[in-house]
Amino acid sequence: MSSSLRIVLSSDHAAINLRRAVAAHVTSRGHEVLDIGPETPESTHYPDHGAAAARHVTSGDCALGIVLCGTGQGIMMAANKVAGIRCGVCSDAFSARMIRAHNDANMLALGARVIGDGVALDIVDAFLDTAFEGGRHATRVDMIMALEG
Ligand SMILES: O=C(CO)[C@H](O)[C@H](O)COP(=O)(O)O
Repeated sequence: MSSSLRIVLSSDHAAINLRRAVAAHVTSRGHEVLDIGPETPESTHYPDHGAAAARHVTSGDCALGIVLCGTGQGIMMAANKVAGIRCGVCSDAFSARMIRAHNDANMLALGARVIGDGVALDIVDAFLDTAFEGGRHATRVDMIMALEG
């Protein structure tokens, strides 16, 4: 994916600084960022933020989403509860390429207490620069989505 995309970002309190770094990076790459916060560091609840970002993707308002919390795990779980979302947590660029190429992930989750900013931005680049390969992988992605009932 190299054309300009509209990408929704959200986080909980644990990942506000990394979310801002990701927003600046994604914008610098020519994409449009919809950053839905939160803006202040008070303790908050990642399920709300993961679901809100996911709904911007499933509505078609945004092509992709990036969500962040302390580990990335909780906000990934919340995003994946929204029908139509395929969100993976990545702590390395290879996994970020693979969730796009093989799993057609439409959201990426990052853990601000797990990885540093430099690794996170490499992961974001891998996610944004990789296209779904289709073929045998499309069969399997269809099987995942069929599990939603
Ligand atoms: O990583 C997370 C969820 O997976 C959260 O960011 C984490 O649980 C928040 O913890 P605390 O309220 O202690 O800051």
